[in-house]
Amino acid sequence: MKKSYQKIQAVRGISLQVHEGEIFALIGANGAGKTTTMEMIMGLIEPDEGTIHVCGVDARKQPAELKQRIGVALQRTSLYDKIKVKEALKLFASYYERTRDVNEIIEELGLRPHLNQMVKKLSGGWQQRTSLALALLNDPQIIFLDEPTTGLDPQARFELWNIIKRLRAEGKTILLSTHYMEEVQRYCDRCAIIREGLLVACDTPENLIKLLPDDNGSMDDVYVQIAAGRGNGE
Ligand SMILES: Nc1ncnc2c1ncn2[C@@H]1O[C@H](COP(=O)(O)OP(=O)(O)OP(=O)(O)O)[C@@H](O)[C@H]1O
Repeated sequence: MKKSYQKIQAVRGISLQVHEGEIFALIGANGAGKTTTMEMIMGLIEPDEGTIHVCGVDARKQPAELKQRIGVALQRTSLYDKIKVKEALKLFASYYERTRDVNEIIEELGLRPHLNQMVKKLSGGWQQRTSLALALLNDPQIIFLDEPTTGLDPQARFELWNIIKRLRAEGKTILLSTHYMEEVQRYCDRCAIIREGLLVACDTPENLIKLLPDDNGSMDDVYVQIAAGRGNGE
């Protein structure tokens, strides 16, 4: 797929396949094209070229059908600034034809003690859990998370990853973007490295690390060598 904004070629050519039931990460520098790629897959923006199929649905031709099947937790926004957790759940549930039992989601994410709190006043970790709860309302097959752990403390990150792993164990597919390479290495099944709008590598963290000349490499080294384009005299 391809997408340009006026003169900026945000996505110059990315072709990828995400498997059912995996945690798949999009990584790359700021401005590499991760969000644009996710937004095209989610049917939020129209690609200039290319075809996108999500869970058997053509994202370009059936955006309404797609919306019913995917869950989206975007970066913390001011969208629900003046709303309580329980109100946000009710509002978002009204967007869907069919929803899961909301109480079940509340229990799963431990949100019960926070239902009467304003979303804005919650800590970052609880705001992210609220976003995730909203993303789960329509019982989606695939869940999109844009930098889910950015700005969270280590405990909140750990807990959020436990929830994400649990979703995978339930058979959900997770597509996320992140700048935290240790999280990719520890938790993600595969990742796509995007550089300047192009897909430069796509594999398991383990296989990407094996490409490094150094035996004790990590995903941080992969990032520096491949995503940031350093280490090759560039
Ligand atoms: N709505 C828009 N209008 C104009 N240019 C845009 C728009 N959205 C993104 N861009 C540009 O497209 C390029 C890719 O942006 P994108 O947000 O997809 O990158 P990213 O990899 O998600 O970055 P980050 O890690 O900072 O979130 C950037 O040069 C950005 O400035």
